[in-house]
Amino acid sequence: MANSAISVAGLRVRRGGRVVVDGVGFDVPRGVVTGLLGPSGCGKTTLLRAIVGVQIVAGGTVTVLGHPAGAPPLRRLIGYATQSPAIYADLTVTESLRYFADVLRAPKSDVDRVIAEVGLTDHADKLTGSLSGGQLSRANLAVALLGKPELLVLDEPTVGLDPVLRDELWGLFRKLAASGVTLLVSSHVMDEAARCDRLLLMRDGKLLADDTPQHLRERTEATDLEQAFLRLVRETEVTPS
Ligand SMILES: Nc1ncnc2c1ncn2[C@@H]1O[C@H](COP(=O)(O)OP(=O)(O)OP(=O)(O)O)[C@@H](O)[C@H]1O
Repeated sequence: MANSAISVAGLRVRRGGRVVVDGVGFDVPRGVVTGLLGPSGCGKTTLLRAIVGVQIVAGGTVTVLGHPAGAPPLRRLIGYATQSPAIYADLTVTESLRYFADVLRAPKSDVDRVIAEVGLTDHADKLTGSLSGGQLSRANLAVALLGKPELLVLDEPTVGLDPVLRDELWGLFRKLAASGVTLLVSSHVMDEAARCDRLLLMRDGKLLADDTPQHLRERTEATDLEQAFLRLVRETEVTPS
């Protein structure tokens, strides 16, 4: 699709001597929230790594905002939050973000903006090492928001957060999408799937579905997305490709 934020075709990745992403292809439209859902170990992080250009791939193509994944112009267009926060425990939230803003050449004024966006203004002067798990994941997300990237790739950003914070973060994702940002968000919690505009469902390195939540429910005649996922799994088991 010419206007896609991300185009993946025939992607294969080997890790630890085995194929962990196996012939995956899809397009991610711009300005919407796409959820990447699937059980632990199915290949979500590996696929996200291929999209941000830090994963050696065995085959296929990954095009991001019109460039091959990993191309230098993409560095300032993509915000990537990894699953394990990569911020320094002995700096405060503000100091950490100032540091990353410098590295990313984002404007200094971004620091206060992103801290407010993730709801950490009251904790801005705390050492990141003394933050709770949920506060730390929000600080990690704040790094990805520096420089106003066009594409946000977020690896399980809500893991370990209580329902209220999860809800607030999804509110932020929706706000960002409404302002034109494209979000690709991974999760292994099916109840988050319903919050996405589109879903990519993965299992064992393969893509089971690329659809809207509503259409997925309709075509599997399922009452919820967890059931839809299970029905898709059974379909693939009955008709092996
Ligand atoms: N550094 C590595 N070396 C070898 N194999 C790896 C490595 N990292 C991941 N794998 C394997 O690749 C497969 C896909 O892992 P990946 O982390 O992409 O899954 P995931 O869906 O993101 O899982 P989770 O939801 O638990 O984060 C798994 O079988 C995993 O064991």
